[in-house]
This record gives sequence, structure tokens and C-alpha cells, in this order.
Amino acid sequence: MSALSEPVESEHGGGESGIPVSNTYGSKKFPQAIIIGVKKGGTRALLEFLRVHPDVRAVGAEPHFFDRYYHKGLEWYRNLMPRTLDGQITMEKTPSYFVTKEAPSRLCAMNCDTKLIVVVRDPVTRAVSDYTQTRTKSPGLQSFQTLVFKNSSLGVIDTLWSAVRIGMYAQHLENWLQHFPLSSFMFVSGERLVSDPAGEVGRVQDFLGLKRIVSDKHFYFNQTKGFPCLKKPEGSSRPRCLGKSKGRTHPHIPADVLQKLREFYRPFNNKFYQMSGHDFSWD
Ligand SMILES: Nc1ncnc2c1ncn2[C@@H]1O[C@H](COP(=O)(O)OS(=O)(=O)O)[C@@H](OP(=O)(O)O)[C@H]1O
Repeated sequence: MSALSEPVESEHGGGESGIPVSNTYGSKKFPQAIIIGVKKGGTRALLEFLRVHPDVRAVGAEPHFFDRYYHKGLEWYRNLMPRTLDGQITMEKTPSYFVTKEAPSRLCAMNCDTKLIVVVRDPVTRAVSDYTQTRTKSPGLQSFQTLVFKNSSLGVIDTLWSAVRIGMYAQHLENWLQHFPLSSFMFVSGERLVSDPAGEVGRVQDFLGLKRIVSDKHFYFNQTKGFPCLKKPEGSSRPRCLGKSKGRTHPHIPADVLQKLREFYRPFNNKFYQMSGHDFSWD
């Protein structure tokens, strides 16, 4: 057999190895777009919806490169990425990047043209969602109202509690804007991602320069789950909802506690609307 007629083999072995050919072509590239936040905003839902697009390839797990594993180096990071063909976009999501002081400069050092997606959600519900997750892992955790106040009789909110701090979006965005222009960002509404997933994913596809392929016809509202899910993909027997850790039942929090927290966030929210150019109407 001449060299020209030999089947092309990748480093993993192609041809008759049984590995689908599409997995063995292409190259690992740094992500051109990253979902950088926010924790409990709906970041997994957005990534899974985008992955339906044939031109989007993403890492399944959160790499945590720009916060935890930066010491491992850029080649370690690139190696985590799936192979892509020309025209395909590499993506990852790690929601803690948004609140990591060093993340913007580190990310810009990799590529300052990276597109940054932030899924934001009402910071009050986001805090309760965050608390709910922590309580699932540590069932003996103190109540939300105990943790949220520094001094409950004076109603002073504890801004050092991460469940509170993460929701001060304006402060975190300010840090990012030291390194990236506003045009690098796309803000996705976590609320609309639930009420109109196709609409939000449509805007993200535009931002990424992708053809609008993921649309209404890919979603249905699952009454049992209480959330939109992906319809049965071709060749698969089951529709796809996110797992049990997404869409947890939140504990009841007294109305006056939520009201205090809402008042606390108001100035931060208003500043964030101004900075981002979007009014998310969380009040
Ligand atoms: N389609 C769909 N299915 C299930 N859940 C959905 C969906 N869209 C958005 N959400 C909301 O996503 C919340 C979890 O957000 P994240 O994926 O960003 O969480 S994490 O930071 O990765 O832990 C999760 O928060 P909780 O409801 O508090 O569990 C959901 O409200």
C-alpha cells in the first residue's frame, strides 16, 4: 500500500480500532469561550444546551484551571480540551472564575480575546441555592438566617459568607473590567434560561458567531422536574434532564430575612445593571 492510500491513523489509532473517526481528528485548542460564572446561576444547563450545537465542543467536568490548578501550566489545561475541527468552538465552564481575583489577568495572559459568558440569577435566590447545596453536603449546617447575619439583631449582613459575597456581582465585574472590555462579555439571565431556554441560547449562539441551530424544537418543559429538558436526541431512547443536584427544593427562609437580603443587594444590583447595560429586574 502506498503512503497516500494508507488509512489516516491518529495517535489513539483510527481505522479499525472501533474509536469513532470524529474523535481522532482535529486538535486540542484553548477555549475561545468560557462560562465564567456564576455559581448556581444555571451554568450547567447553559453548557449542556450549547453542546447540542454541532460546532460546540466542551469539557464535561469543571477544569478549575484559572483558580485552583493554574500552577499546572497552560499545556495541562489545553490537554483537558476535546479535539476540535476548524470552525468548531472549544468551551469550558467553571463558575468560580467570576469571583477569583487572579482569574481575569490569568485568562487574559492566555488569550485576551476569549469570549466570557456570565449566567446571572437573582442574588437572593442564588444565595439560598448555594446554601441548599452546602447543606446537602453537610446536613448539620446552621440555618440560613444564622449564617446570613453578622449581627442578627442589627440585621447586618455577613459579606464574608461566600453565599452572600458571590452575589455582589458589580464588585466582581469591576475586577474583570480591569482586564477585558465590556464587549467581551455576554450576560445570560438565569431566570430566562428556565422560562425561555431557546431565547437565551439563541442570543448566546449569536454572541459566539454560531448559526442558530439550537432552538425551541430542542426543548420541552418537564412537569416532574419543573425545568426545561432536552428532547430525545436522535439515536437515544431517553430525553435529557439535568441530574438531581440541579433544581433542588430550597428550604423555607423567613420573609423578613429574605427582605433584608434583598435590601442589601439593591445597590449592588443597580450598579451591576448600569455596568452590564442590562436591567435584570430582580427587585
Ligand atoms: N433546565 C434546567 N434544569 C435544572 N436546573 C436548571 C435548569 N436551568 C437552570 N437551572 C438552575 O441551575 C441551577 C444550578 O446552577 P449551576 O449549574 O450553575 O450550579 S453549579 O454552580 O454548577 O453548582 C439550579 O439551581 P437550584 O434550583 O437551586 O438547584 C437550577 O435552578
